[in-house]
Amino acid sequence: MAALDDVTSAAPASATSSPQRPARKHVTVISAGSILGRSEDPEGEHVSTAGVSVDFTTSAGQVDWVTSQEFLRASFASSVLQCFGRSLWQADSFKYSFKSSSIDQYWSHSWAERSWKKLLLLLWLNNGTMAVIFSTFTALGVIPLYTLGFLPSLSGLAASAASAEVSIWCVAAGLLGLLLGMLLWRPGKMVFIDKVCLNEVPEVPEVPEGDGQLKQEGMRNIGACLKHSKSMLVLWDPSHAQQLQAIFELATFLKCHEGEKVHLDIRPTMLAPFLLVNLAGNVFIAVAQILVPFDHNWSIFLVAACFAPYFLACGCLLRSYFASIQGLKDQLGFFSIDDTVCLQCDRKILLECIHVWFGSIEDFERYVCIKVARVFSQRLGNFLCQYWMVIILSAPIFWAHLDMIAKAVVSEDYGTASLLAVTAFTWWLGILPAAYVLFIALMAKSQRRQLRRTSNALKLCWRAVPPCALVLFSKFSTEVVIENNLREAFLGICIFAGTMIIPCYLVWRASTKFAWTLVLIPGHMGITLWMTGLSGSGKSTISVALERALAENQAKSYFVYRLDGDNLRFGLNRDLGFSPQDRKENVRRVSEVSKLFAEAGAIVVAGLISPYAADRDYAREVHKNASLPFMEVFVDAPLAAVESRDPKGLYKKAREGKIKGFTGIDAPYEKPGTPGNPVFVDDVALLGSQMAAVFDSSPPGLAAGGTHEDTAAIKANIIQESERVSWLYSAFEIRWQPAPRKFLHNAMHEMDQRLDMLNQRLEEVQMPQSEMLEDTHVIQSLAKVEQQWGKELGKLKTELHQMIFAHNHNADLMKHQKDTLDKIRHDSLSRSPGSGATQISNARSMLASADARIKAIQANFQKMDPLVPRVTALELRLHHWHAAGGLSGPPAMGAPPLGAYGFEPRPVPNPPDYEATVESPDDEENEEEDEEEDDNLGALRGILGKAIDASSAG
Ligand SMILES: Nc1ncnc2c1ncn2[C@@H]1O[C@H](COP(=O)(O)OS(=O)(=O)O)[C@@H](OP(=O)(O)O)[C@H]1O
Ligand SMILES: Nc1ncnc2c1ncn2[C@@H]1O[C@H](COP(=O)(O)OP(=O)(O)O)[C@@H](O)[C@H]1O
Repeated sequence: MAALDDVTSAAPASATSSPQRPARKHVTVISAGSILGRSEDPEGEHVSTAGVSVDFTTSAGQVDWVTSQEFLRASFASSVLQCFGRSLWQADSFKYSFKSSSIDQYWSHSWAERSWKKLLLLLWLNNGTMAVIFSTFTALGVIPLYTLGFLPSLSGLAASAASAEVSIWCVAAGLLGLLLGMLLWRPGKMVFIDKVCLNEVPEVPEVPEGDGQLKQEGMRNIGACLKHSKSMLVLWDPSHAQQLQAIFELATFLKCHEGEKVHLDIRPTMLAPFLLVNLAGNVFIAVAQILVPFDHNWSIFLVAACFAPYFLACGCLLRSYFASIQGLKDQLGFFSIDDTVCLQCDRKILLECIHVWFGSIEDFERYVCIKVARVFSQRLGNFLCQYWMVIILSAPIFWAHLDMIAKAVVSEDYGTASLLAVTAFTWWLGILPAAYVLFIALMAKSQRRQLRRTSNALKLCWRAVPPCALVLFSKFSTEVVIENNLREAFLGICIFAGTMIIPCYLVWRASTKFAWTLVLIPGHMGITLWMTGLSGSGKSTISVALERALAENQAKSYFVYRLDGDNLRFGLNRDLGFSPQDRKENVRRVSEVSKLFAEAGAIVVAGLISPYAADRDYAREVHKNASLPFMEVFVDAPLAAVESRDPKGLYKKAREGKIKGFTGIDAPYEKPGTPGNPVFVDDVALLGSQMAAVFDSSPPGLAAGGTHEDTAAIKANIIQESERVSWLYSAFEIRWQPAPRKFLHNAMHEMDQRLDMLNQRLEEVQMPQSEMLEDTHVIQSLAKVEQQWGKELGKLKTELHQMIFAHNHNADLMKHQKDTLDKIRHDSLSRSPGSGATQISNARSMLASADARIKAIQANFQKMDPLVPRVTALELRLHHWHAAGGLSGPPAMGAPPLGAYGFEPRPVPNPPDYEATVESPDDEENEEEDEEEDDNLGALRGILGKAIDASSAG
């Protein structure tokens, strides 16, 4: 329980937000057993207390943290929603739930939000589509009743006698149908909602009732219910991120379904009033459309006057919604559990659950900052732009058209009726959705510009102009076509509908895209970028450029802090010299300062010579212990280059012996070599690529300093390092180098073909041999072979040699990956089952798939093996011919003997640049080697010749 005490002391029960957040203790991962105050058996699967044994494993053998199956509960959505959602109001709503290990949807909500909003939204989301279909068919069904005279006509406000009789039966029937559909439709899915499934206590014999223990036990099992849920619906409101239970539910759902395809729906509760206002507004417009025909000069002003409050109401709702999304950015980007509140939930139990599912509070917070924030940004950015929702909203306009069609049919004006049918669909499916989405996008934009309150109303009206213009334009053009062409214009109206659909589609596309750009950007995590390199290598220059690029030229500006070793020696480290001990202390202090800044969320760019690998490892360790990412970037400028720059004249002085112990001259610099242990963090690769982009965009600092000869290397280093750092966290996704693999595959194929060709040609050459030709012919043939294919074979060997290099290098990479996998496997096995069963089981399945991939790639590599003996055989044959035929000169095979490259993976000192080798095999080098061999043989011949001469003379 000691670990638990740590938790509670780290996260006080009072949920007040503290301006100065106390430094947290590191809480070790605790097992579910210790959380529940129980003793675990050695297997870790059965937990017992007071003689109670509870099985934590499912039939599939997975641990799912359910203390009793009784706590896995669900209710039918219809039972929750029936009778105006009475289960949500009643005290004894628990009776509507039942034991179920399968939950279709988990309904998560915040207790701070008003119940009517949540209920209305639930009704809308679950019954809305069916209700609209039902109501539209009801409205359609009314047309024959009206046209056959079963329903009376009403008097319109029109002056002309022809249009005096009108019908609003379709609108009325549609409305009634909508209401009945919403209230009476019974969705059959099984859902979990805490009010019904959790707030009361089930009868579990193992757990004694009293002091709310059962209720607490139910809370403990929330995670299991989330794990057993196939999808989730979040009823979001601005207080959501501050509600510990709500944010825990969402984070846990994401966590325990990582890598699975599950459905997550996040809907703001503000949708409920928005839908009500829109529905009411559209019904009003529909009725106005029927009663006040558009042919009156004054009617347009009347309609506009009626529109205004409706627009204002919608605009205000939308703007407050978008403002709350902006708030979410701060809430989640810098999420802290201390800032959350617990309404109707037990904070202590939720903290226990967080430890079970996330390992520690810090891990949970990080998960919320990164993963949950991203999910919100994806889902909430364009929530209203869904087509089906707008279709439901604008259904009353369609019903109004049905009424007008009914009226036209009664007047036996079938031409107008058919024209109206076309326009009804054009309006319903094209124009109105486009106008809606345009309006929403404009409201989002107005929020981003943060209008001042005084000008709000005016600007809102101004923003309403484009969608209104779109609507009015289509209305006018419809009327013009109807008025002027009537029956003959059927084709015309079809063309009109078609031409309206295209701009509507374009407006829709543009607006939804526009709304998408509203996505919130979560605050970034801290990270330290440790620049190491000789004095004058460019650490400061690159750091300044990075700082500027990250802080100024990004869509979101990062919080960057630069620590320069040289400058720090004037203050923090002024008492230090350049002895190894002092340099160690220098690095230690700067590491600690970097860690503090990174903890506060900064991207720290520290530039220190830090010549000793052990000191840099220490800096890495400091960050690793604080779960902070650390990237070591080697600013790799050679000594000759920095000495020629010598901006401070220090190298000169050092050479003259005026400065002692100068790095690179008479003090060592240990180049960075093997990478350290990866740190779990997300988005570092992205940051790395952004930083690497700095080198492409010639930032001011670098441009002024000219082109750094090692810029490309530094850039590659940053990318490589960031990939390495982010490697583990990115769900164990293993990045294989694609280029060498592709190269190997293609090269093997090509070489296979060329070997076939060579063999074929050799067979041709052998033909005369078998016919026992004279020696001279054989010698001539062999000379031809030598001339034509010796070089070819040499080239082939060179390529195979390069392939073997690539193969060995890839094998090294694989070995590295495999070692890391083994380490992870070892770590995961050594962790207790309470430390996050899901992570471990996920990790294990990923390890298994990674193993399978390694094996597959190894098998692929093995295909290269037969090529080597074939080339060697050819080589031998040529060699024998040489020996037999006494050809002049050695065969032109530039590459070293193939036997030199074993097929066992082994370290290659300087792996070749694969891209370069594919594109341009190093012919020059081969030729040089050829020449060298020629020279050697020439010398040998010379010696032999002299020996023969001497012997003949003797
Ligand atoms: N003996 C000796 N060796 C190396 N460097 C020397 C020395 N004496 C002074 N300087 C200047 O000090 C700057 C290096 O400080 P650092 O804190 O980065 O060095 S270290 O990490 O402690 O090795 C370094 O600045 P930069 O050129 O910016 O790296 C030098 O200008
Ligand atoms: N990319 C570059 N190309 C050419 N010269 C550079 C580059 N980066 C730095 N320099 C030059 O090298 C010198 C030392 O750079 P500086 O950033 O002060 O190195 P350090 O901080 O490692 O001592 C400066 O004169 C600078 O103009």
